[in-house]
Amino acid sequence: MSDEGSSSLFGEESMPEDNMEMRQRRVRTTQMGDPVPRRVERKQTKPAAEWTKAIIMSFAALAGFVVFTLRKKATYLARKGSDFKTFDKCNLATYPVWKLDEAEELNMSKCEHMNLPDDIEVWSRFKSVKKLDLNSNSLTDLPSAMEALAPSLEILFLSENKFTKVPDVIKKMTKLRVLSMRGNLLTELTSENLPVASLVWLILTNNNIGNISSNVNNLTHLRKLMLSHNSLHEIPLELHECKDLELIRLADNNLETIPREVLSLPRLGWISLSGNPIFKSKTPKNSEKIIKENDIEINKSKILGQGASGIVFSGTYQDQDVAVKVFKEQSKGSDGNAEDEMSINSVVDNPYAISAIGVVENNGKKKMLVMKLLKGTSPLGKVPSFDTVTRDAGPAPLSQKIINKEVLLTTIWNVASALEYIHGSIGVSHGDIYLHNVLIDGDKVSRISDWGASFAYDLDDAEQAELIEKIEVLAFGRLIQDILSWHSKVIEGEPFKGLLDDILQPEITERPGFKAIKDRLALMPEMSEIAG
Ligand SMILES: Nc1ncnc2c1ncn2[C@@H]1O[C@H](COP(=O)(O)OP(=O)(O)OP(=O)(O)O)[C@@H](O)[C@H]1O
Repeated sequence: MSDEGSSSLFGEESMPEDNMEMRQRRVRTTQMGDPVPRRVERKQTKPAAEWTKAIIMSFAALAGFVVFTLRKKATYLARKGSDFKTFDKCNLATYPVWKLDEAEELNMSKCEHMNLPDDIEVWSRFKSVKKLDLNSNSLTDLPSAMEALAPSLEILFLSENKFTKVPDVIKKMTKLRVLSMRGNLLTELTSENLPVASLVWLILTNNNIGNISSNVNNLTHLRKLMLSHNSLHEIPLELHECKDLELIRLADNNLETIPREVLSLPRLGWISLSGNPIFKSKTPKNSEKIIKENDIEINKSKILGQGASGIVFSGTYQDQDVAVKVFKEQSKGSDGNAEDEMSINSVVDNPYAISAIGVVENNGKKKMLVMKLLKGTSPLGKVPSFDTVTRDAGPAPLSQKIINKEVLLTTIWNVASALEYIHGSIGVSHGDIYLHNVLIDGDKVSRISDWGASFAYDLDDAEQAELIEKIEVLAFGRLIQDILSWHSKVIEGEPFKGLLDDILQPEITERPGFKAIKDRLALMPEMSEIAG
């Protein structure tokens, strides 16, 4: 140890005294002859009290270190033992530090006192967060320090807040694939603050959006765009430059027209347009049979299924078993309106489509849909996930035991038949053709269900009608692709190859319509018994 080191151990105040002593000794050496070695002299002159002080301070420092370490360990064990029960999900400072760099999902929704720090150091502790849920928090902006999440963040939920624009920091999130800002106060869709190179799924349902900027064409990777329940008067032509678009929801806006170029998008397979002036005159009115609430008995303990728009219960009406879909209060579903779903379902009359018996009104508001009950029913697919985006996530587990080649061929035939009927006879698009919306009953009959995205269109406008039908033709092609890939051990794909190539081609008018599709299916040897 150096001299400076040993001096500092004794405190600042000992320095001048020591120096003076040393100066005096130097004088003595030159004036009185033999010098006395400096170190030896210092040792001899150090008072015992100073040594005692040094030892006590060393012990005190050591004891402090031990106490500090033990307290840290105790806090760690206490938090670990409490299994995260004590941390406040709305306050990042309380998150268990030993877990931060492993956390892939953060749920900070519905916080009473939300505090998002503008501190890059805090946010950079979350190295692996892929999904962040900030729904229902009255937020108006996001701190720029959240940029620290950019290396990992893929899914961001900002729904049911008070944003009037997309926060600036979002454009820095270069891995963001899914952004949900449903139920905010946005007035424009602009790509300005969006990560255009990564975004595939954009949810802007139920805002005040009256304008889509022409810069929307920067969203070249976008596959799914949800814009229902806004105030749009027109769709800019530039949207047709978003060539990856596969699904667009535009229900409940103020659209008088829709550009032909947008309807011709090469990958577009799902669209909803109900509740717009464009097809208002075509939407069936008072088509529903009104059922009195007292005449229907709902078995609330028997849930047949549930989805985004409501819960389907088992019930009884005029001595017959029925299924009753009870819509969520103020349901502003991403697909469309409950009213349109009920009126369209009421005019559908086909053996391979679920048809309505009537609707139940309460205070002049239609709130329940009564359907024929399909006994022992199960959907054939699982709804899309954040990974599959526009495609069903896979076969539904329940359906596996009833799957065989005949069931799959019959399903393809039944869906084609129902689609030929709705497009050819009543001018209706289903808008949501997926295997998760095909129900198979105990007698192995498949039918299309869930008319939540459906809309009636104008069959007299032949050019437009063709495009609308052929958008759904593409969805039907995707459905066949899913059947063939999920069940490749049960059914061969080869016989469908030529038909599928025609259905999936990007030039929309070149695709066959449903009548031609059915004719070609009927000619396939596999289908001979089913089509006969
Ligand atoms: N007529 C019926 N008979 C028996 N079960 C039914 C009937 N209609 C619907 N179900 C069951 O209820 C589930 C949900 O129905 P539906 O798809 O109409 O609801 P949703 O809220 O529109 O769903 P999504 O989230 O897909 O839009 C179905 O998958 C099915 O299991």
